[in-house]
Amino acid sequence: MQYISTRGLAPRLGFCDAVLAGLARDGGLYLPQTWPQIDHAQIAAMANKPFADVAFEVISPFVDGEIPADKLREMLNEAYGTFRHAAVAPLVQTDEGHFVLELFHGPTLAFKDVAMQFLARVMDHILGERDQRATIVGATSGDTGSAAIEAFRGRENTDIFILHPKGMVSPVQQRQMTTVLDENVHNIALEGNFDNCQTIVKDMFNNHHFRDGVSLSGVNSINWGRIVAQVVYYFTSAVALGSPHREVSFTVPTGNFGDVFAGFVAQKMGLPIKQLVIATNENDILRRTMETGRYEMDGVSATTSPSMDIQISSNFERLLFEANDRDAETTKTQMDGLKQSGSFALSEKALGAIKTKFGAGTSDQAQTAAVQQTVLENAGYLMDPHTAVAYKVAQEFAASDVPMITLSTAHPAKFPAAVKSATQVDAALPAWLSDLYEREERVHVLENAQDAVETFIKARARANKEQ
Ligand SMILES: Cc1ncc(COP(=O)(O)O)c(C=O)c1O
Ligand SMILES: N[C@@H](CCOP(=O)(O)O)C(=O)O
Repeated sequence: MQYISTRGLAPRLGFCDAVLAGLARDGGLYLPQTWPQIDHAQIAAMANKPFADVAFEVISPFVDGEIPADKLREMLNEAYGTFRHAAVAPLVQTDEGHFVLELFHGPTLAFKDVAMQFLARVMDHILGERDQRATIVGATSGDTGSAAIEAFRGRENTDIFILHPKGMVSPVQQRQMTTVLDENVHNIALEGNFDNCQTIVKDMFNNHHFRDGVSLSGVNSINWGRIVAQVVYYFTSAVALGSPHREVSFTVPTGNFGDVFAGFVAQKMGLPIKQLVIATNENDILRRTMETGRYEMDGVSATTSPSMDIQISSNFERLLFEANDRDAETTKTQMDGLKQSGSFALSEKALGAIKTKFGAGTSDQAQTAAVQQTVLENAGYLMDPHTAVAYKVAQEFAASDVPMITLSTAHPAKFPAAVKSATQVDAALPAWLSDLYEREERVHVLENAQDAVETFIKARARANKEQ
């Protein structure tokens, strides 16, 4: 299996090299050259299998033998052994035809653990085999950072630098990152918003001198290894509701588009998905794009679902490439337009192709709080605000003959203030995090400037060849 860049100017790579690369050298994102297929008999046979076994079946064709099968199985068993629920990602019914897929039973209480616990083991394995070190960078609006730090802490082959927007993550998210004091973990609070963090991360990848000097690698969903691991729960949940014998729909709280893109991949692989619904908060660039055919940046506002306060939605580039019939030149021109002027237009054909598979809707903060309250009253179910954004939009797309699965991306205790204000309930942290507020913090505040971040990293990265 070869991986190609959405911008067409980077070398084709195998799975391990694509995972270590993170972002392609032409600034594009890697995608498999062809979509592996899983037929209906294989999907039916997934019923009642442990999550790690389904993960092995879904991920193996993408790895394509580059990691020995027994090693891959071992990594998956270990990764999902860190989850506190036997099913890893259980489904809960909240209404007739409406189900919530709980993705927050991992060590940091958000869906990012599903991919990050796998990716850290894969990277460690590849680097160990090659006797190499890497410098990992990541941008976070709160959850990617905590999951990545937890998964990579103490690993000998990697140093990890996570940029979060200063003061714009929840206190729980912040402390889950800044109280990890392992030597290979470096927290940067950037004087800017999440998009600024992400732009600096991408620009560091595009500075090839710096990139090669510190052996840069990334763990945001620009990394194909993240997406592939997120495909798995689309299969497990659909199968639990009768797939492949009946279709299901999914509604996904969306920011960087990695999670919902993983659903698109599952569909491409043969999972019968009726519709994928993109749910946004007030930062609704994706819904507007679906309505107008123009991707148009419009400033970020802070909401009660801060992990989705994003305008530059990285993985939309992967969908665009697909909708452009994999025309890399057109995709690159559109992405260059976004960088230069903050917008680009989709062709009518591309927009039409996207609309056949995706729906989109928005929930504002008042609607989100109201849905948290009514679902608690009617179903006795407490949701975090990101899940509630999606739940509200899912209700608009409900169809009587197709089950709707709303992805629950975070535990309510990660966002206690928003949960309390909507429902009057104090969402308590689980026992293993109950002393979070007593732990010592370590964080470095840096200005919103690429050279300041590069200087900081060069001084600390053990893979720095200039030292
Ligand atoms: C809790 C939560 N929900 C939803 C999202 C949005 O997911 P994605 O960026 O994959 O679209 C994020 C951030 O990524 C998140 O942390
Ligand atoms: N909401 C995310 C933003 C980064 O997303 P990623 O999926 O590209 O890593 C976060 O929690 O940090």
